[in-house]
Amino acid sequence: MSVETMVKTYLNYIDGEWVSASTNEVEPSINPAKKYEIVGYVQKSSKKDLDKAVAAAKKAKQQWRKLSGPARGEYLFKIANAMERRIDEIAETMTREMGKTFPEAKGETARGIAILRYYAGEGMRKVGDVIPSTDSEGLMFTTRVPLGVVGVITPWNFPVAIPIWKMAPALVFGNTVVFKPAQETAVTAAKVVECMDEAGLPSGVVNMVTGSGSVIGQGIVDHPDINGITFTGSNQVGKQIGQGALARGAKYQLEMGGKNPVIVLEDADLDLAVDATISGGLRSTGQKCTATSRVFVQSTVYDQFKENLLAKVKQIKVGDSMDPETWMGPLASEKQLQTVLSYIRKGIEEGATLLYGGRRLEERELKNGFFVEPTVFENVSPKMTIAQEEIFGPVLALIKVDTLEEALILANDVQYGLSASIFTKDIGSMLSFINEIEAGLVRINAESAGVELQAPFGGMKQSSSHSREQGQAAIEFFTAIKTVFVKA
Ligand SMILES: NC(=O)C1=CN([C@@H]2O[C@H](COP(=O)(O)OP(=O)(O)OC[C@H]3O[C@@H](n4cnc5c(N)ncnc54)[C@H](O)[C@@H]3O)[C@@H](O)[C@H]2O)C=CC1
Ligand SMILES: O=C(O)CCC(=O)C(=O)O
Repeated sequence: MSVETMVKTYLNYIDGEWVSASTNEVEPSINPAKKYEIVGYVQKSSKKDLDKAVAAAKKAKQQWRKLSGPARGEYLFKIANAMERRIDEIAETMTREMGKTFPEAKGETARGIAILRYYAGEGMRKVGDVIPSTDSEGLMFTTRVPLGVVGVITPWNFPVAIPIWKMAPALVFGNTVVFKPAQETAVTAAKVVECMDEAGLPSGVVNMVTGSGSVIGQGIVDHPDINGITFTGSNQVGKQIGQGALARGAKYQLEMGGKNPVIVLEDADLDLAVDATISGGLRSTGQKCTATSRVFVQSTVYDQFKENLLAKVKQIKVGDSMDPETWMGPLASEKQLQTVLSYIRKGIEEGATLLYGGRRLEERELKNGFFVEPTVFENVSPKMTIAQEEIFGPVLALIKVDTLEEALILANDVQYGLSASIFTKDIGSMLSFINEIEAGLVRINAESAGVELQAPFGGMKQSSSHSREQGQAAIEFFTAIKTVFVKA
């Protein structure tokens, strides 16, 4: 595996050129497992750089939209091939930049490649319907047109998959892109954009500008030449983006937080439920919007479930994510570490029982990173902060329930509605869960995380702007429908 010895500076990508920010300022992107290790320097751009990127995207959109869907799809195939050639390098960069384990990072990069190929194929599929007109001599049909320039604002937790599941459909449906990745993972983002450059994407079709959310992100929201904004991240920022976009009439799509429940009934396969709770709750150090956070267990099997869960959680090996022995890496940043530790403190202060974990890990080399123990609470009451707010860390709250009805009421008693799982063998319980649970992703005998790229993805309530990403659902955001009536 390659080891980079020189710290490289990564540039903005505007109109097909790699360029420095007009500020001449860069900032280091660091390894959260070893905070003294700089993965790369990234540009700290200004509004001026954003304006250039938007102008390039605006210019490029005329030619790009004129290409056929299959021709645009061909570019996506080429980008996928370029990424496949560099899969180890991109995955290693992701691991070093945000701390998910190397196998997870490689899996995510492979998923990015598969998403590109899926949307490349979408370039050949139908974009409209023929609808019978009341005029027997008329032809009525729908077709779709691109929005124009799309602003893509992404978080650090899936630094390859999320940008690609936004950019690939944007491109294949004829839009051009201004991409603002999270600054924490801007080196990984730059490598994805390098693949686009290698694939020969025409100048200006994708532009990347790195910098702060308040300058570049907000700049995208306010820019009159950006026609659509797609965002994944926190609820607070998502709401601001939605309001800003609405105010100037731009289309927007928001994917935000989750507080995802798992329900374990007394007839469940407990081994399966335990493994899925651990995988769903603690992989990627709990930093997924689909991560399991609350675990409702029927009282008759509660003690057994708890014992089995704790036995396995205690075996989790925490460490540097490039170490093949490591199961759980660091949190992605010092800020994320402080947030998670403050939620753990709040859980204790509000009276939950800390069953396991809860500490920052600082032994030997771990002190140089942002490591926490996998953490399990019990006696968590529904109104406690750790039962209501998204933690985005490796923290599970166990809650004892007597019946499925009670579990459903409590599971729904949060502002979010992204993903939810149940473990049971009873078809009636499964159907009640499918009908009653307030979640966009409903999972039976499967962990709460585990999104498939060909299916719609998104949440109910405060988890999203009620739109769906991925699969064929993506066309709804990235295009506008024209209803056409023709009479000769
Ligand atoms: N739903 C999800 O997948 C994610 C949820 N989160 C949640 O958000 C919390 C905070 O994480 P952050 O990285 O600070 O998320 P964030 O929402 O601040 O950042 C997400 C993206 O939005 C940009 N941004 C920030 N302020 C902006 C603004 N005013 N206008 C436009 N864009 C802006 C950021 O630069 C980044 O690219 C986490 O603890 C977690 O709870 C974070 C990342 C992903
Ligand atoms: O679980 C997944 O694969 C996707 C999760 C996600 O979209 C997120 O955490 O932002």
